[in-house]
Amino acid sequence: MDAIRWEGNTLYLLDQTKLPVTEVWLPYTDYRPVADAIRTMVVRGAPAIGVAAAYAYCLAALAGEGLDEAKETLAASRPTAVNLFWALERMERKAKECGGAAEPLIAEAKAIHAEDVAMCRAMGAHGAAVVPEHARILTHCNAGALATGGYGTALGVIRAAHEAGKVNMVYCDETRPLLQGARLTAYELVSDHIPATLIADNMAASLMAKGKIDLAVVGCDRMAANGDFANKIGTYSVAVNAHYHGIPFYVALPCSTIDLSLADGSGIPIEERDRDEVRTLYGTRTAPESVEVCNPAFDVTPHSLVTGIITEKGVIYPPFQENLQKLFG
Ligand SMILES: CSC[C@@H](O)[C@@H](O)C(=O)COP(=O)(O)O
Repeated sequence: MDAIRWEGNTLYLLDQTKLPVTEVWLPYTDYRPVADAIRTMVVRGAPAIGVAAAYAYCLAALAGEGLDEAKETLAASRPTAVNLFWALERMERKAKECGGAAEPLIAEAKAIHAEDVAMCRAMGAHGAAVVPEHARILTHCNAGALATGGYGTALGVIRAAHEAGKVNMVYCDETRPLLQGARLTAYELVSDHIPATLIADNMAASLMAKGKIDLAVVGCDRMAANGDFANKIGTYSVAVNAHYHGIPFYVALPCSTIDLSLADGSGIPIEERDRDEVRTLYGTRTAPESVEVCNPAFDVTPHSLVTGIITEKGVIYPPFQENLQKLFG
């Protein structure tokens, strides 16, 4: 399964706002609508928006447009996932090296895309080793093939563990307000014939208390140098609940999601989204129009709640600050 394709100098994005009801691929030949697609979550998930932005940068080069302006427009689309900025900076370095020629830039974007899939596969192999036999695994949001170049981070670990015959059941939180768990994770799991049970977010603690969850694994949008990390709103609740019930809690991410410039999670910018995402469900109003709404798209989980960090280079255990530094040599 994939969500991003580059064919004949055109970027195609699988419209994730329409899944799982319809599979629509949208074509892009201009970088500006790609910035909108990232903002409106046609494409979403930290590594996937990095890959999409890299290809969008190529569209600007192909059209002979200003690359600085393209970078700025794309970077302003979403603030939390560091992969977006990481990918754009890598493209800018390449542009300086090749004088902004389109072909080497396209090759660079393709490399970012291919490396992301390879990193997910490596993460999957490392992560599967920490999954016990007959595991019942909880995940939150969508950190799957749709959220990456392909295969997935947290869902990559689950896929690899399933391939190793270790997965008894995957519980996926529906993930309000935009239901990435229900719409996307459940869709990926069902498509891959991985045993899946969808739950509303507020059911997770109760399942843990009943002894029905052996391990939780989630994705990440940005990790600070001490291991604190931002991920989809509700991740922090999963971590607190897992800690209370003595359940191992893992976060899976490529090194491109680690931001060593931030000492801890307090510096991670948290995106505040449209209030109607909470006041409505699929366009139907579910709350008074005038009610105040708080809609942060991400929360920060402190590293003290994390059992291990699964990366493409291996699984890291505490002390995270020290071991993350070692990862970067
Ligand atoms: C491999 S994706 C990791 C994260 O980006 C994912 O868990 C997440 O929080 C996605 O949020 P979204 O708002 O859907 O882009």
